Amino acid sequence: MHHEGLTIDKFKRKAVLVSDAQNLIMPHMHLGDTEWIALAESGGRILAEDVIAPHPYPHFRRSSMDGYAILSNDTKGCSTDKPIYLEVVDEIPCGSLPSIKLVSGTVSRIMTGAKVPDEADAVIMFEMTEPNENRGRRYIQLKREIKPGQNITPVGQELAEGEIILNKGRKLGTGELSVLATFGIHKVPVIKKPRVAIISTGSELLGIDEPLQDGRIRNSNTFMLANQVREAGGEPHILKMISDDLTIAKQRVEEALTLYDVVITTGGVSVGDYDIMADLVTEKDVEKLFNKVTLRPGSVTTAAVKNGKLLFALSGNPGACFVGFELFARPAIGRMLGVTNPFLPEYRAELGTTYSKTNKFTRYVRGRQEIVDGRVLVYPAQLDESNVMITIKDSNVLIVIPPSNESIEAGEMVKVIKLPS
Ligand SMILES: Nc1nc2c(c(=O)[nH]1)N[C@H]1C(S)=C(S)[C@@H](COP(=O)(O)OP(=O)(O)OC[C@H]3O[C@@H](n4cnc5c(N)ncnc54)[C@H](O)[C@@H]3O)O[C@H]1N2
Ligand code: MOO
Ligand SMILES: [Mg+2]
Repeated sequence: MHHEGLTIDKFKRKAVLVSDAQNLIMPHMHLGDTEWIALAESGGRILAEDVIAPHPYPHFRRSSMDGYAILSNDTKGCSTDKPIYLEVVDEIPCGSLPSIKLVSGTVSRIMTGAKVPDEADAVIMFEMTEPNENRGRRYIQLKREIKPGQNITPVGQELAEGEIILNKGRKLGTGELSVLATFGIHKVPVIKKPRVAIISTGSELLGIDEPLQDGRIRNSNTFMLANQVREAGGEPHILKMISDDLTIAKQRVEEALTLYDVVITTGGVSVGDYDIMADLVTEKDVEKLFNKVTLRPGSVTTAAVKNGKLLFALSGNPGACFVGFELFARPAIGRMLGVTNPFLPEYRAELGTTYSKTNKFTRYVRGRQEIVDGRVLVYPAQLDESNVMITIKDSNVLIVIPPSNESIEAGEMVKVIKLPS
């Protein structure tokens, strides 16, 4: 149904800059609660607390070679012409402790990773020694001087006790999991994943398991968004699609806002007769943050707050929906997770081919970054219209083209936003 009285605001929109729109959203995003999960499950999650080293690492002096623990002083003046003989008095496999106190002239056979006897100040590799036996006693022959400290990993070489291992807000990846395991942090405090409801709107939408019908298309945005939510660290909840009916949409969106932390809708935000989301955010119990951004694709991207919860009403056009999520919903989810920097990385790269489309708004053009002869080149997608879906899969960057009425030549430097891979 077309709601005549509510559509007026749709046409009188005040466009805000992307950065201003982001700044309007961020104060409404609150840090989620902490939960403790098993280390093995924590990959990709965001640390909720600083983690302090409960002990130095390593916590004992250990050998970095298979060989002999020695008193380096014994090797003074030793050379090819003046070899020395040292008696092997102990064997220290990895995981065992030294059992005999070394005195001058004695050594312990020791394996990589085993605890070095306190008296020893160096380890010499097997390969530098010659075994020798005399009257049932074992000796090694050595032909060079050994410096103190050789092949011994000192206590706390990697970290001292009490040092911060990882700061809160850190995303847990390969290296982080390894260090947490080393320190016995088997339960990890992480921020709960924000629960994000996804609702696609549009009477033209078919379910992905439905046969094609003339004039109708399958709902792809829901599945694109669900994966974007997952990549951003959120928990996607796919809700039933809504046809273009304001009353139903209002009821479903309101319900979703009570049940989930964030609601993302797609479609119906422009000025069309059935663009219900545009009307919904003008209702008096909803605080509209913005409904136009100086951005393409996605100029009609809209955000609103109801009872402290964020509603992202993204465009239905797949390209605009994709960009709208990355620019606005991703950092918002990141802020709820306490991610140190929730924005995608930005840098400059060389434009690979001339870009000649002009616009009064900044364009976020999907494109492909390639390293060619050590140079970082970015190529805009051939098809980058807002309604094009097919090139999203081939893009790993957004190329930022500022408002201009001139083309940007190949070879010029442009701002690039790295898309998650
Ligand atoms: N008179 C004007 N018309 C339009 C304007 C304008 O300024 N004046 N802006 C255009 C721009 S730019 C965009 S972007 C779109 C935005 O449209 P909406 O956000 O209202 O989205 P819909 O109208 O619902 O759908 C647009 C397009 O996307 C398809 N769609 C919708 N949902 C999905 C989905 N879940 N999966 C796949 N595809 C979807 C839909 O079928 C339409 O083709 O408005 C322009 N018009
Ligand atoms: O809002 Mo549209 O995506 O600018 O093309
Ligand atoms: Mg529309």
